[in-house]
Amino acid sequence: MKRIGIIGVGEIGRAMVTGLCDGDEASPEVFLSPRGARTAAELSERYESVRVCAGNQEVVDRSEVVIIAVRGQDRHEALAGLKVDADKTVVNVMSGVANDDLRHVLATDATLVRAIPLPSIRERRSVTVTFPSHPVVDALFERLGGAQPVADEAAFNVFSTLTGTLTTHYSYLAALTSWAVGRGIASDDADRYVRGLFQGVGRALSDETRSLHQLAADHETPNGNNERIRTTWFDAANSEALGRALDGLLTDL
Ligand SMILES: NC(=O)C1=CN([C@@H]2O[C@H](COP(=O)(O)OP(=O)(O)OC[C@H]3O[C@@H](n4cnc5c(N)ncnc54)[C@H](OP(=O)(O)O)[C@@H]3O)[C@@H](O)[C@H]2O)C=CC1
Repeated sequence: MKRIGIIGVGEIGRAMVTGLCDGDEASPEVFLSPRGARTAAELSERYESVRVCAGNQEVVDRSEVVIIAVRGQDRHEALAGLKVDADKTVVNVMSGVANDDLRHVLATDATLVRAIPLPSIRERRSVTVTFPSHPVVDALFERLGGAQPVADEAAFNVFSTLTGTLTTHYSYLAALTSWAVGRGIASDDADRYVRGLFQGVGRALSDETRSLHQLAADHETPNGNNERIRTTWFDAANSEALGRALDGLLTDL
């Protein structure tokens, strides 16, 4: 495992460090930027192989693979003026920031790889989309739950758009709970029941022998309650509205 640097130690930086360093296997050496000081200090106390650097240049200098995990709008302040030698590999996890843009900011010939890590990499449970495919970066994400390299940046943006649907899913579950509460059910009971229902869905999803359409069909009785809600609520108009929202996000990425 290479020496790994992380510039931007927030939510996703913390998830990466946890995923890399928790567990019994040997951890890589990890070098953190000083900003996000509390999180960086906490991680360096928890893991022997993690150190906080004096500045972002030191992170680059000590690492073979450098992960850029600041918010997109902070990239100029965090990165402009850094010297990144051509033999480094830079992993760009900033949503909506293309590799051409990052190359311009960093003014480097180093290899740049985009990636979409999700918070569940902390438990090594989510697949990370990467572009372009790179053996070292793909191996890094394999360790964190899996790597899914894609052929071009257009495909990368399609996957990036899909990740934008996560909080809608949680809000949908919250809306179901609120509906039940509005019909006189105690909030705790509604919450517990909805969570249980959809944890079952999560478990069913791990059965990859059945397509998503097949899973839907298998859970539906002809003319039954599920079919009724699917066809009266998730109708053609609703489905088209979802497609338009996804297209709109894809266009703006
Ligand atoms: N959260 C997610 O699920 C995902 C996030 N991403 C991408 O990852 C990136 C980070 O997201 P997230 O972790 O949620 O954001 P956070 O706001 O949690 O973390 C960003 C971190 O960057 C630090 N930072 C700001 N300026 C600098 C600087 N000049 N030098 C070094 N560090 C700096 C901040 O420090 P301070 O607290 O001191 O301001 C903060 O700790 C974003 O670009 C986002 O698009 C990608 C996939 C998923």
